Amino acid sequence: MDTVLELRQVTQVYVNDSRATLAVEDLSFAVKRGEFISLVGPSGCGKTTVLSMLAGLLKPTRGEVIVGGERVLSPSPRIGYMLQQDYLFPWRTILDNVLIGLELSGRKTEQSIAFTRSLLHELGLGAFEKRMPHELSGGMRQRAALVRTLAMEPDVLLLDEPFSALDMAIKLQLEDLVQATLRKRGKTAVLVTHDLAEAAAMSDRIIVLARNPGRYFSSFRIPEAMSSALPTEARRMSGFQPIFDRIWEALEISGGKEA
Ligand SMILES: Nc1ncnc2c1ncn2[C@@H]1O[C@H](COP(=O)(O)OP(=O)(O)OP(=O)(O)O)[C@@H](O)[C@H]1O
Repeated sequence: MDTVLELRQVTQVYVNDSRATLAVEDLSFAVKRGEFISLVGPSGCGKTTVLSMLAGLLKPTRGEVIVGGERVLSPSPRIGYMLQQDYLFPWRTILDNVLIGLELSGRKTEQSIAFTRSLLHELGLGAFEKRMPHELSGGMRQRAALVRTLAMEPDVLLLDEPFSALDMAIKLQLEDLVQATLRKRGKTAVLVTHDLAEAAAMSDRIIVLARNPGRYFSSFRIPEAMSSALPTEARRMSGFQPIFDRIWEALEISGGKEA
């Protein structure tokens, strides 16, 4: 597997009103094509900052962010971003919402519309394309947000707490659906989550960050039997709890039990 995404000695300093905050210091890691990684760590360790740099929304103060062999200097269609909130436009139908990225980037063609509609079907929203967002449940809206992201055919998906606003049952279903959809397409994914069990169930590898300033602390590879299973299946495996305990312990040492 080749490396598709890399942070090279990245430092991020925020400066507001002459006050500087060292958010991330000298952070390096690489992610291989098709790999699913999670970033976990105590609040304020820089997880969202790292995603913003990967998305090209924030330029590192020092160091480089590389995606697909190129330096990330601005947002790019090869990098998709899915957030806790779905940001669907209330005045647009679901189909018009999921086509918006293609529309804005001038890539809306018969072919891309057909592809997007096939994604809606695959994610169980085929019958809802003419509905308005308020007619859908929270889980369905998040599925629509995933379709909107995948419609752009990104190589890398950045997932910032995409399930945290959902009920437990919907969250578990969506974890399975998202992971299976990304795996099937060989997508590379970086998930930020406060839910350690979610990280352990969904990922191939987990990177633990420490805070003050945000920096690399440790990483864990999830055994293949677990990472290749659906997250709900992985959660039931006998090896799951020991892995969870090891990551939990790392978090305690890294500066806060709060993930
Ligand atoms: N725009 C900003 N201006 C100044 N400081 C910021 C800004 N955004 C984040 N920070 C600071 O940078 C550090 C990292 O923040 P960040 O939001 O990336 O952490 P996080 O791990 O995602 O936190 P959480 O888990 O609470 O969402 C924190 O100290 C935070 O206060």
